[in-house]
Amino acid sequence: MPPRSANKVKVYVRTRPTTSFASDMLAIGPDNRTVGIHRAPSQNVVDNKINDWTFHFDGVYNNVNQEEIFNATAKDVITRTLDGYNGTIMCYGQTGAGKTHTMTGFTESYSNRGIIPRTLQHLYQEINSRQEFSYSIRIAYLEIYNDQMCDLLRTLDTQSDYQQQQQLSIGEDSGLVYVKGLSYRLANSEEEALNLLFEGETNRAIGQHVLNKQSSRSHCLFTIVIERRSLVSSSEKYTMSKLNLVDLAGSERLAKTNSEGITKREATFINKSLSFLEQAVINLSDKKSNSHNCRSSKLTHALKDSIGGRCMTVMIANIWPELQQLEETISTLRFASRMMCVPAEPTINEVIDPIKAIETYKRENKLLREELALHDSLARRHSVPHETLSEQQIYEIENQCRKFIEGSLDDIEVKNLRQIQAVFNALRNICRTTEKDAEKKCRDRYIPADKQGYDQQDGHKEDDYSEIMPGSSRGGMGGDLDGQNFGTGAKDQRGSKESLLKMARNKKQQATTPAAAVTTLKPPATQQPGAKAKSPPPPGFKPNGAGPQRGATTDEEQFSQVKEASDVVDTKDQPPNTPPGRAVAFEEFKQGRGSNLNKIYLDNKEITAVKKKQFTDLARRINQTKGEIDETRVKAEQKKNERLSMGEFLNENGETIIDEEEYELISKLQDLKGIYRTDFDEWKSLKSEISYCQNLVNQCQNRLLQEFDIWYNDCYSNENTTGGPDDLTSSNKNNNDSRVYDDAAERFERMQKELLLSDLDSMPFRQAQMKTNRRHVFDAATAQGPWKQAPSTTVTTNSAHYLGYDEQESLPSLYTNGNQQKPMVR
Ligand SMILES: Nc1ncnc2c1ncn2[C@@H]1O[C@H](COP(=O)(O)OP(=O)(O)OP(=O)(O)O)[C@@H](O)[C@H]1O
Repeated sequence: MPPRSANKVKVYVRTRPTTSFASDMLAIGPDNRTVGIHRAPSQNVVDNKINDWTFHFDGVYNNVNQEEIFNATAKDVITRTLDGYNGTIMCYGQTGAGKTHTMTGFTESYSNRGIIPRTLQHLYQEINSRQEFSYSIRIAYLEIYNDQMCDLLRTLDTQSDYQQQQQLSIGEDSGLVYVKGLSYRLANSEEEALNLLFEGETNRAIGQHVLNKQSSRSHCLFTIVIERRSLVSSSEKYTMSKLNLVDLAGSERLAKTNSEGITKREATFINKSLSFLEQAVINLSDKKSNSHNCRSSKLTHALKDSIGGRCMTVMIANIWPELQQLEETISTLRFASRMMCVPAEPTINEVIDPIKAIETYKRENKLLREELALHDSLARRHSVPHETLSEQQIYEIENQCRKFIEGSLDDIEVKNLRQIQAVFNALRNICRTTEKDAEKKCRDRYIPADKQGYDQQDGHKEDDYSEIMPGSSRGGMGGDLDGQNFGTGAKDQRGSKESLLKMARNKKQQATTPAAAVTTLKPPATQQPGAKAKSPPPPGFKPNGAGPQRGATTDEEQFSQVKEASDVVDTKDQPPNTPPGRAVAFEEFKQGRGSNLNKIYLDNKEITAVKKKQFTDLARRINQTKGEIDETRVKAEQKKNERLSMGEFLNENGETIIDEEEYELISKLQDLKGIYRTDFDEWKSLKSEISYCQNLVNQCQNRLLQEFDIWYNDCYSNENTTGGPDDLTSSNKNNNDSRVYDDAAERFERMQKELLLSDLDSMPFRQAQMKTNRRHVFDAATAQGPWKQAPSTTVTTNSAHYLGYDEQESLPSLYTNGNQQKPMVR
């Protein structure tokens, strides 16, 4: 027999005692590990089938009693499950081969009891002998019939009870398989455990009766869950193992049994689940195979973690060694030898008890703190805090770092590791912000400006809003932010922004020597004729022939870049560092940083305009209706007077009789009044909507201007020496303003995080909430204006909050230009 690897599933064969042992066809080797089969070839036809087999197993047991088979196959597995290993013992074979006999035995006869009762006995005996551990045993008994699961430890009185059982489902948690809804009953003694076994057997019998099911038509899994905790160590670790004792349904062939109806259906399910099991076993034994899909049937899914792998697995192949059963025997032995190839490397299942773990960590933490305090006092460092830094402390550290960088502070005081970390974080943040700001300033400074912008700049160096918003003053309305009046060509300027930035950087570097500066601004001497036509130099461009030549290698592209850069800096002979005029800068702002705000502003403005148009049309219609009412009323009055002049006509009821024409006039008058009232109501609601919309437009406008101020001063605050628009003081103020905005947002995030850390359970919810909020805000700002719907909708309110608008503010009057038609109202 070939050497047998220890790390494989153990497979044993047990024969059912029989008086007609087919000894001429089936032979058991003298080592009790081999089964040889010889099948007589067919007499009448050419038979190419294999007729001789030799199967090797871990043991072959012929005519052995229950105790021997238990000791040989199961005892060791059971002992080891008490150490924390998972174990499975399963019986496989054709109907009548002795699976149930092996697994359960006779419940009436003690000496003929099977593996399960013996297991329970051995288990509790072992537990009683292990004084250093406490064990808790839970038992479940599951039956799988026609691929439906049934809990055999539930009280089953009726068929409907039985059918309700089918609600069980299989779940997996960290690779461990469990049956949801299955009852795992506590058993504190062998007796209690046996009671559960018998209860399950009884329920199985009832189930069979209720569904008219025959014995052996179902798979049964008797599961013992063992929890072991040490009584001598206070470790937070404990073991949790699972022992599965499986009695599989008979593996007979459909054709042979001539099954019909329910029996056929049962046999189909059995064969299906067993062939899935076989497939699973093949996959498990094939090292190259990655497909271990065990969900094809309830049986394979329930046994997913119980065959090989980390689980000690024993299979007992029950055979019926009679001539008539030869085919089934061959089939059983084939399956059994496949099972021999399934690798099994059992490992202990250790679990960490979270409550105990927390207690341990708390104790450890306390000890460490005490030790730290001792070190502090030895090093004469008293009252050193070791707690997490508060928001205020972090803020102060940031301030200190800023002052340190500016030079107004010589030392940053740090007492512990957390503070050192905070200092580094603060320095990193400052560094990043400064880098961003510098890059931005540089980029903005060298944006090419059109001539008009610079012309305007010459005359307007003050904080002049009429320059960027003609016809408008701060907080006023009617100005045009759409870029119609100035900033033409801003888009083109942005197109070449990157190359300009590069050029500007180069220029700044080269500007350290005057000659280098001149070289950069000079067009190439070998300029191609076509180049000029392609990119004509701007009106303000002045070639400087006095400087050194750039050389013949300068190509057309370089010239174009130099030209554009010179456009920026040389227009109107301004020095290179002159900031652009506010009008040009405002255009840039609207395209860049303020684009979202500008978009919202434009959207709101557009909606307001639409509503105003509706309002005007409605007012016109109302006035028309009013005119018609007056006209009809006059006619009706005339008619009435005519009628009265002829004397009153009354009917038998004393009612006045009027002619048809007068009647129509009165009806028309009533209709017109109805239309008038409806339109007037609509007009009133439209009026308040417009008022609300206009308020938002104004606020957007103000906000845009404010943001632009901050941005402009931020970018050009250091340019006061070269004619910057504002002095340093106001710039700093605005810088601080923007920092206040940033800090508020950061503070809010920090507060949220602190809140989350104080309640870990709520973390996913709150984080999702924050993310959702952020997404809404982002969507509102980028995808569309804040309220493209009616202002009374939720969207409006949220978006208004996002922009920081105060909805309680008094609304400005809509009719300032006098163009609105006011309806005549009586
Ligand atoms: N080793 C054995 N010693 C004595 N009797 C046995 C032995 N094996 C099987 N039998 C008897 O054979 C009969 C069939 O056995 P059992 O019911 O255990 O077969 P099974 O494989 O479980 O069949 P099924 O798949 O139908 O449940 C029973 O009466 C049982 O007592």
